[in-house]
Amino acid sequence: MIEVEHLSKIYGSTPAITDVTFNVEPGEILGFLGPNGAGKTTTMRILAGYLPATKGTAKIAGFDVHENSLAVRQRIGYLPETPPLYPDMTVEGFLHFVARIKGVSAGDRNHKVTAAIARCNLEDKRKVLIRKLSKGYRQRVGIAQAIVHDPPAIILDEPTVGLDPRQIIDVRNLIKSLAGTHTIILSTHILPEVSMTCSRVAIINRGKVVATNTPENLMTQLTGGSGYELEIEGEASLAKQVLQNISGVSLVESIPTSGSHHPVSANRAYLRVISQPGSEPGKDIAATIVRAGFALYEMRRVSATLEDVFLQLTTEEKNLESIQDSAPKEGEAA
Ligand SMILES: Nc1ncnc2c1ncn2[C@@H]1O[C@H](COP(=O)(O)OP(=O)(O)OP(=O)(O)O)[C@@H](O)[C@H]1O
Repeated sequence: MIEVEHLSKIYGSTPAITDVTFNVEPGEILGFLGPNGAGKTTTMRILAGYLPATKGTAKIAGFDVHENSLAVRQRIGYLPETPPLYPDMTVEGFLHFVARIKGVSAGDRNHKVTAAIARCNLEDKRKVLIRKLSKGYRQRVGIAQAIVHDPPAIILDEPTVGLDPRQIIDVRNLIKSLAGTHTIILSTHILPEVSMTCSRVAIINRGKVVATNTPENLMTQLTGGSGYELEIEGEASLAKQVLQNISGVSLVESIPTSGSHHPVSANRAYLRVISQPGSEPGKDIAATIVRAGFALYEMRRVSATLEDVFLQLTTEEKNLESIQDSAPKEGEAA
């Protein structure tokens, strides 16, 4: 449904994205995950036909975004980071207006606007001026304007930024309810958003896609699915240096103690160690930490999280070819 091949964009002399390639299958929600400045908005704007690429192609439902921009705009709904709302219109008036400029026929408009309002739970706000709405409701109106012409593909750029926790849950549920009947790309820098909402994830870092897979496969293939949590006595930064040098260890991070189940004890450090795929460095971790003079109070195996994967991919230079496009097929073991 969405095919992106070797897409690059250079602003002046600054490359924003380089050789970005990925596909989104019909009915799927793809999370486009990356830190600030990674190139998410640039990619989304190219896909929505708002920005020309420097190189490469992108197609929506078989139409090239550059060569057939009109056909593409009819087939996508786009929610930019800041939704383009008219504050002095009512919710209903605005959606009628958008439906008209998206080419929905006069006879179909009432029905499509009513359907978008129902889908986004906006019935109570139908006649309310947009400027009187809360941020969460405005975001729903932003999503309603993206889906009012019932496009097969939807592009959402950071749809939950600035919302409170209740509104975030509502908007995520709304997005999930659109999957199946729509193909969705959701750009975000928020990890839990991806694991809660998306069936597949493309991770972008410094303008390049560094991994594409299901969240589960990314965790398994990059980390072997395992890690260790350690409670030690001593300086965390020194322990991290020692652990990082052990063969088979790919990531060492401190576990924040405030708000977690770890009690804060004087001179205690809590660390998380993630192993490379297929390696079992547990014995070496215990021996090395004790040999280096730290007291080891606890060591236990834990599963790797998507956050571990993200940190590995966005903080280290690695050869990641082995995990690209290597999702096990349906029915295969991960
Ligand atoms: N109009 C522009 N002119 C020059 N450079 C730009 C322009 N827009 C973006 N950039 C640069 O391109 C790179 C990618 O930016 P982009 O906004 O696509 O990233 P992003 O992943 O969406 O980040 P954020 O989450 O912070 O919005 C950044 O280095 C940014 O500074």
